[in-house]
Amino acid sequence: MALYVKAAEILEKAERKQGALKTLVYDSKFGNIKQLFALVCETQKFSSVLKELIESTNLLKQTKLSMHQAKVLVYDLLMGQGLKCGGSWKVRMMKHRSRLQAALARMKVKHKVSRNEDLLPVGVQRSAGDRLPRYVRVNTLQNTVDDVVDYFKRDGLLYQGQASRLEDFTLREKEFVRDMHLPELLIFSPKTDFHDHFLYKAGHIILQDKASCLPAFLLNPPPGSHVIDACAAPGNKTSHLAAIMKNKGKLFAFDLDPKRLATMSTLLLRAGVTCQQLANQDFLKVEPDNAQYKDVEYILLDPSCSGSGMVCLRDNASADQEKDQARLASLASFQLRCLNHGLRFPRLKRLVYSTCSIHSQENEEVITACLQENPSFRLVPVLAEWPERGLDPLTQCLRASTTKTRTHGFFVALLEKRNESRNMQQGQAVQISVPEATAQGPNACKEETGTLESEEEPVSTADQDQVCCTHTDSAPGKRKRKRKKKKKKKMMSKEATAE
Ligand SMILES: C[S@@+](CC[C@H](N)C(=O)[O-])C[C@H]1O[C@@H](n2cnc3c(N)ncnc32)[C@H](O)[C@@H]1O
Repeated sequence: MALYVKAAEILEKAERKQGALKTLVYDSKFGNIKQLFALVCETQKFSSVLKELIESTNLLKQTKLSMHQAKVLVYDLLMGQGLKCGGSWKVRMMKHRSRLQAALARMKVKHKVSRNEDLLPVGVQRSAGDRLPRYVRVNTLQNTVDDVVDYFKRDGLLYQGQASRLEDFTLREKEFVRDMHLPELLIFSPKTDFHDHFLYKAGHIILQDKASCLPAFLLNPPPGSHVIDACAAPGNKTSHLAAIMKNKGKLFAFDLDPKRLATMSTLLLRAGVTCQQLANQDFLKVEPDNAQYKDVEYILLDPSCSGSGMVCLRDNASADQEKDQARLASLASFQLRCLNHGLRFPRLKRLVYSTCSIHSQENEEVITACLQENPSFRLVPVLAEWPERGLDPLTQCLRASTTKTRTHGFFVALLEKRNESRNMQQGQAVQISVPEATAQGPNACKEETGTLESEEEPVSTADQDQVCCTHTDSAPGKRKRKRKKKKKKKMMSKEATAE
């Protein structure tokens, strides 16, 4: 029964967006993590089908179970390997087994399908998550990539060299490759599971989706620097930052949730991280002017989000669209507050922002609003060869997805403080172009500023966008436009004379 109690608890927490399924499972400290994870993921995947079955048989009223408890039990009873519990729950469920089986059969007839899988909403069928490669980040604080590759080879796995294109990620069982973007990342076939592997238990490898490795990789703080990980638990990105910093410097990591922070502390210990300073603290209340943070130049901000990019959670969209929109708006407002707060640290050079959400409200819209409020920061164009970009015009940002990058859905933006000389040049150029651009939309703005700026240094589209919205009526801009008009008039009259 413990398995079902835990699974139901986790599904409820995931629905309340208290964490990603995987994290919640690992935080649960349940004895058989693998069994729990499989049950939770499959139940989640069939969530809408199970709900329909439970409602059509009036199961909750008759068994006094909660919806989540009923879902995990019905899943195992009808679609899994049979109930793995005894006691009162088994008795209650067995009483309703034939009615549930009949309801499932009726459902299949109605949809004209024969397999359970075919009842799933389009897009969830044979979950994309099941087909995603397994990513393994080598923890360079404990080992080298070459030694880990050798270890796996001795274990009987087949090394195929470095991948050069996405198709190389299609691997047969036992095959593995090295990633073409992230040098410490190894890629295995979807069925591989290293949770019980010695290298994982010893902290030499971290099981981390490729997209989730991007933020620390792009922030790239040098050894010796002072860095903040603002919303850090359970700490995968923190340990990645520490590895990049070679454990040299200071890594301040904050999280609001004491339980997640405790798990993080254990994981960091296992990963050999020593440069961290953990605090169970609201990042929004961390004082940027505090002397402790006077040398902070890098911030990684990976705040709570809807988790809509996590393949496991995809079929979790509620029927109440209004409620979903309100939740997204509230998350976006929190994310923007965190971003604005991060940019207040006096010596900040770079901040990387990421979410595992596919919603533009939590991604491009948050970044756009932030740049409007913080004109001294700009977006840095990153990884030119990355196949999926932020939505137009924020193409400097990266997106990730099951189809284009073979990862969970993800978003990353890198912000950088403009330096004073750049500021001047960009400020001048930008002001000329703004009014026309505002009238014609962001693309017009892009073209106009692009021409002007190309003489100096390429300007990011976000810079242009931000300027469109913030400096529409600047006086110098008006003066320059007048001068331009005058010049044009003069030229026209010259041409007229020549004719
Ligand atoms: C997406 S998770 C972070 C995952 C983490 N960066 C990693 O890679 O392992 C978001 C985290 O933000 C924490 N959080 C939410 N609000 C916060 C706040 N105001 N200050 C600090 N942490 C917060 C949550 O407890 C949660 O652990």
